[in-house]
Amino acid sequence: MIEFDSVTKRYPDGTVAVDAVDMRAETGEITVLVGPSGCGKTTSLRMVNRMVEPTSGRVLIDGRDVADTDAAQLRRGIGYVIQHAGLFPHRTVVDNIATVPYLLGWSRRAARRRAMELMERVGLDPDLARRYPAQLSGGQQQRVGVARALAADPPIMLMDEPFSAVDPVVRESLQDEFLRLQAELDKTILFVTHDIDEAVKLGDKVAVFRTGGRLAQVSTPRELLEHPADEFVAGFVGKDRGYRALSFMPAEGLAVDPEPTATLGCSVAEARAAASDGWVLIVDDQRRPQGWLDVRQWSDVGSVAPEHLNRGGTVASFTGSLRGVLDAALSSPTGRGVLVDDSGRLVGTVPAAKVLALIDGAPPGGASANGAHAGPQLSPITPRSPRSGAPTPEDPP
Ligand SMILES: Nc1ncnc2c1ncn2[C@@H]1O[C@H](COP(=O)(O)OP(=O)(O)OP(=O)(O)O)[C@@H](O)[C@H]1O
Repeated sequence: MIEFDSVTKRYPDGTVAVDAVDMRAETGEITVLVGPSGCGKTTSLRMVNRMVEPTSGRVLIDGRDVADTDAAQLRRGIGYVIQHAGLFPHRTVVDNIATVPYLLGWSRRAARRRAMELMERVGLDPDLARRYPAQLSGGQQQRVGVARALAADPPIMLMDEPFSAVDPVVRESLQDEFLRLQAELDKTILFVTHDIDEAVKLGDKVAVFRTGGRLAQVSTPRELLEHPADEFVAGFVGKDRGYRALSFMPAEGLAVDPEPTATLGCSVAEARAAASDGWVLIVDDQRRPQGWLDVRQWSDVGSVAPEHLNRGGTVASFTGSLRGVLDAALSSPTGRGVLVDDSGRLVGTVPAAKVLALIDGAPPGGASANGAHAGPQLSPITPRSPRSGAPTPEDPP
């Protein structure tokens, strides 16, 4: 565990970068420091590995003041990843990754073997090992940065805007891989970002800093979105936080409506008989949704073929979040979001209105204060735990 005990940093010019911060980062968790530019996130991070010394207060790792540990020794137990990866330009990828093992006196062979293992772990093609950083894409460079920080298997990782310099698509895949990696490695991670979406996606806990280096709130992402401590936090997490909070509510708690279906290849007459409001959901012989059929538009074709289907709209996973369900419902031509189980088979549908009612109304687990929306029973989603197959209306438990 990393603990900040009333930590203040005043730079020589008088700037108070961090002001009396008390905070804990639990072992094996990702704690994200987020806040507007200049609020003291980087300074806080650097006080953990003694690149910056506090003016007052203490930073403790597992109960021990970092000031009592030799700085070089301390840093060997702490991986450090920064924006633009901070790679050595004149060293190859494999030698960059092996930096700390070399410093620790590992043999060249053992260090390189470790580096090659890590390349695989972070999703880098081994053929890139002999390249120089300038010969890699931004996303590849960031992966090398992460691999380098992991090389000596440090229990702690400090990550300062590690994914900020890449485009949003690459960024998203780096975040996903990072979460997968952390599920295996269980490091204690302090992660700095200015992006609240990244913070709520990655953090087990999120620490929101305000200008002047003061801590505004530390809590789980869900708590932060649903119960911001004050106006500053509310403003920072954004007005659409109700919508964002859906990402942390499981779809599994939602009452799903059975949806009439017809099977691909059946006659249009059969499909029409099944349709409720001019539309019928077409499934394959495994009951996997294929698209919606507008029976009025295709009344004179013989049998239902893929080219007759409206394939617009996403399909939501029943083991995913309510945000996925809302996306599916809002993008469906019928306004009903299609839910599938882990094998892609139909569970049922949910109208957008049912999900939208949860945003302003019902808090998780019950009705709203004014009783206007009787929400379904919801419990916190556990985003990174393995999920079992879900029961379906057609296939009750
Ligand atoms: N070496 C320094 N000397 C004087 N002031 C500094 C120094 N380093 C940082 N600061 C100031 O301390 C404050 C906090 O800076 P810090 O880099 O910790 O913030 P940050 O939240 O990480 O910002 P950003 O997101 O812009 O990187 C800022 O006002 C900054 O200008």
